[in-house]
Amino acid sequence: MQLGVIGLGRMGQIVVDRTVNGGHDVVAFDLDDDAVTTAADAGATPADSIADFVGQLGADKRIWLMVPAGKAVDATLNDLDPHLTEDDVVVDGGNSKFQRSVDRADACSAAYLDCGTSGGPAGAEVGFSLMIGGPEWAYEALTPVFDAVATGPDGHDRMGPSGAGHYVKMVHNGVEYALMQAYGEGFELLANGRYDLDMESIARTWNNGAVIRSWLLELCEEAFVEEGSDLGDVADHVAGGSTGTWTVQESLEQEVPVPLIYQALAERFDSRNEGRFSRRLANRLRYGFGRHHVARNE
Ligand SMILES: NC(=O)C1=CN([C@@H]2O[C@H](COP(=O)(O)OP(=O)(O)OC[C@H]3O[C@@H](n4cnc5c(N)ncnc54)[C@H](O)[C@@H]3O)[C@@H](O)[C@H]2O)C=CC1
Ligand SMILES: O=C(CO)[C@H](O)[C@H](O)COP(=O)(O)O
Repeated sequence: MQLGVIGLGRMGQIVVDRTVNGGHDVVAFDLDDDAVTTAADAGATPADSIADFVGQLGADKRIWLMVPAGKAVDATLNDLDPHLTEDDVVVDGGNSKFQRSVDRADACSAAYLDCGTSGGPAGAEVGFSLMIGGPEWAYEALTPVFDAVATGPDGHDRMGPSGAGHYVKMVHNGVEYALMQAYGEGFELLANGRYDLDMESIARTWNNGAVIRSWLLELCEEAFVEEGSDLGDVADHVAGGSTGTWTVQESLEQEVPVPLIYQALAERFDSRNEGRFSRRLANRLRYGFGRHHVARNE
């Protein structure tokens, strides 16, 4: 079948590669000409504008968006919409907020699939895990492409109606934050505890048969191999956070406690703060009630 892909960055190029390798025809567009050239080198037909892109797609257009979540999705849909009919299908494979996907599905002239994509650029060779929401017929129409982009037929499924795909991916990311935090805390205690331990050796040993083995733990091992057991000059600063924030917001709305995910998110925010006001105030308050020594900045 034929697929149009818009957004040819870290993830979009993998969608292109795997779809081409699956024996399908791909038309590729990105605002960045170099990204289009890379896709063309991988076997896609390049497009130099949205008009050129839609012109190269046949009837019953199948389009995969892999642009950054937010404004880029709306801008692309705005440009595409005049060219779309109800027989066409648009997939948003990015990390869009699920409520926005429901709104976009309502507004879009084509059938709209919200597709949570997991696996990241490092998972390109095995394929992604795809969590899809939207009309059943559209999911079935795209199944040959999902088979190619995912690890295979078991690597994708329709989660439910519009929004359900990005909802499941949002929660997936919350779990990702908590798992990262759990590994981080365990290694921190091991690194600063009572024995002189080798983090790389522990990660390798755990990855071979331990209950807590996982891909994230393999990535811990890789990090210790590449950075050293003390993580060298890797900074104490964690970026990102939007999908984890949405997960916590949703848990509050649904009154479902997610303390581990919340704590992981809070630690991430904390990593961006130097000299936390709350800690400075606690330091000063101990003087207030107990005349304890106030530690002061040099
Ligand atoms: N990198 C990752 O590990 C994962 C990323 N995602 C999601 O996938 C989406 C894409 O992520 P990446 O590939 O990492 O981003 P990226 O920044 O590597 O690539 C984005 C591409 O979109 C292009 N672009 C931006 N606006 C455009 C527009 N209006 N029209 C056409 N092209 C446009 C950019 O030129 C760039 O080539 C995001 O929503 C991200 O959250 C999902 C799972 C994993
Ligand atoms: O979806 C992903 C992995 O599953 C992306 O890598 C995402 O960017 C991770 O979230 P954050 O940037 O908040 O760490």
